[in-house]
Amino acid sequence: MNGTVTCRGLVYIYRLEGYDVVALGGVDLDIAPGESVALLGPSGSGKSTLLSLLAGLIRPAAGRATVGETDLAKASESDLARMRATEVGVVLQGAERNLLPYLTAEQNVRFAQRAARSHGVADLPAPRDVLALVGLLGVRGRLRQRPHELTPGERQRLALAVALAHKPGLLLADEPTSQLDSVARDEVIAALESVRRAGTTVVVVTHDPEVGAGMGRQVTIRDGRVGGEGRLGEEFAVVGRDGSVHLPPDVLALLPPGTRLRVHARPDGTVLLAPAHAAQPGSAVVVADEYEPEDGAAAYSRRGQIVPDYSREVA
Ligand SMILES: Nc1ncnc2c1ncn2[C@@H]1O[C@H](COP(=O)(O)OP(=O)(O)OP(=O)(O)O)[C@@H](O)[C@H]1O
Repeated sequence: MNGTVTCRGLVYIYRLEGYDVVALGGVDLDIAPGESVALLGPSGSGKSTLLSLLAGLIRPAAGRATVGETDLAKASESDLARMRATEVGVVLQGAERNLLPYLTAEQNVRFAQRAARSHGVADLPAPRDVLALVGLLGVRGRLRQRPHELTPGERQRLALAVALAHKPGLLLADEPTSQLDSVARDEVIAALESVRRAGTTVVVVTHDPEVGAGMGRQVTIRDGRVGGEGRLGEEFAVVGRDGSVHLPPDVLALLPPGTRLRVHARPDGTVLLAPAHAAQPGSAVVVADEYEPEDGAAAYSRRGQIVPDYSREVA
């Protein structure tokens, strides 16, 4: 088990006839072993592409990405096959795509262990233990049933069990709760939390804010880059390697694309973004960090808030 993920300036381009689509335009991301991370963001922002890269299913066009010890740009095809068989578990979107329909639940997990065995992994978990981890053991004889006999939520948890059959350090799941009702979704969230507690790093692509909230970190992908990050209920913008920052939508409404900004680093560690056209007392400014003036004047207050600019008065 390792489960570390490192991305530096990661780029991916879909080459189509006549034109290219830059799906990832420089992703910088570090994920530590045992973390659970939700990849959120608008449709088409690059979440699934990032997941496919981490799974070694496609290759970076530029930049670096490592999963555990494997350098995804440099690894051979057989290195990537070994990584998937031993270190990474992948759940594709749509539970059925991960399952063999003619095998029972237990047989599906057992079958999934073959690849790891052929790569020399000896200490594989008992299929029943894997099914217990995702909450499928002891549910009305589910072990002997085939995928179509399970409920949609159970089928999705079986897909998780299949991905976990070789006890990978990293679990990658694409939309594991799509088309589930809220009860089944909560069971999947609970299963993912059990997996994380058992020591596996969990990375989930999701549109569902409830799933996002169930993960320790929420990383928002926008336009093929990391646009922001949530931790412990607080939202942060993330500075890119080129110095760019995705402004949150409420700030962007005040500072539309093309706005000229004066950027001032302040001695107290805060940063002031003042629009060139409106840097007068009483105009809008963005305060990037907490600042309470010593004289107690209500000026730059809580993190990320847009407040009136009293800077001249304070000065
Ligand atoms: N096979 C493909 N061929 C060409 N372009 C693709 C392909 N897959 C994705 N893209 C494009 O790459 C960009 C990123 O797509 P991706 O599927 O990674 O986004 P996403 O955030 O996962 O979207 P969604 O939430 O809708 O699944 C989009 O512009 C998409 O149209």
